[in-house]
Amino acid sequence: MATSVKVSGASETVLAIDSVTRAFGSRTILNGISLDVRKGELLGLLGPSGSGKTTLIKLITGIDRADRGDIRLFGERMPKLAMLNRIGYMAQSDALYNELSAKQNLQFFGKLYDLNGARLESRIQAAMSMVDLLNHLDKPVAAYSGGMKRRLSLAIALLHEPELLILDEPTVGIDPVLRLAIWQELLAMRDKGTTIILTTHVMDEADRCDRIGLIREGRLTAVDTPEALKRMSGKATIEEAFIALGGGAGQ
Ligand SMILES: Nc1ncnc2c1ncn2[C@@H]1O[C@H](COP(=O)(O)OP(=O)(O)OP(=O)(O)O)[C@@H](O)[C@H]1O
Repeated sequence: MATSVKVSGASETVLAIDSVTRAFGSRTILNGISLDVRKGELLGLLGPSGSGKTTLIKLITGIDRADRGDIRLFGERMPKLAMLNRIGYMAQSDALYNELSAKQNLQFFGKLYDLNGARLESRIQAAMSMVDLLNHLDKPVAAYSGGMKRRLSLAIALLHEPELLILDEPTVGIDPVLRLAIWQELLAMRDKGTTIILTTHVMDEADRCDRIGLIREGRLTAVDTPEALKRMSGKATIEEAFIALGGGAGQ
């Protein structure tokens, strides 16, 4: 099975990952990952727990550095601090100030991205509307539920209208109705040209991605459209295709 899939076509390449390897101690966590992502593409990373999805995302954002191989974001070799303004990153665990209100959190992160005044205010309204938290702007984050914190983290990632959104399990703990609404917003952003990379364990979410990258034990075992993955595996659903293509239980 192919360990890398290169995308051809006229669209601009936003992210180019070439033969990336990352080890922690004697354990190789990512092994020879190559992948290109185009502008306006929604790519889902799917893999068992511990397969290396978050590790790969940290390399893409520049939080961590590959041992071997090359990652280029907007043509620049990562890690590079100046790229941060162009990325919106939502980590798996929420990085929020609990003692501050949601609005104060948004103002703090907005200022890091050089948002101020009326522009900051209108972006706060738009991002909090998207995650249905407008009525909870002044509440301290300590009084938020787990799902509300996820939604606030998503609003923060969207705040500065980044060209590339990187979301690590964005809909965990979010109820199905709001999850659907958030997906509609993500697809609308994608349609306007935002590139989105997300990890998920939810199969119907994977099915909505333009392409899915299947990760198994640190290797990219397949990258293709949901339809092609189903066809390739001879299975009717992404869940079955995922298992057939080597995505069974991890650690
Ligand atoms: N800083 C680190 N030091 C040592 N081991 C690490 C470190 N970060 C990750 N690992 C290990 O790398 C492996 C892959 O972890 P990673 O978080 O990338 O998996 P994942 O696919 O995102 O899993 P999940 O779906 O459960 O979030 C795990 O075995 C993890 O324990």
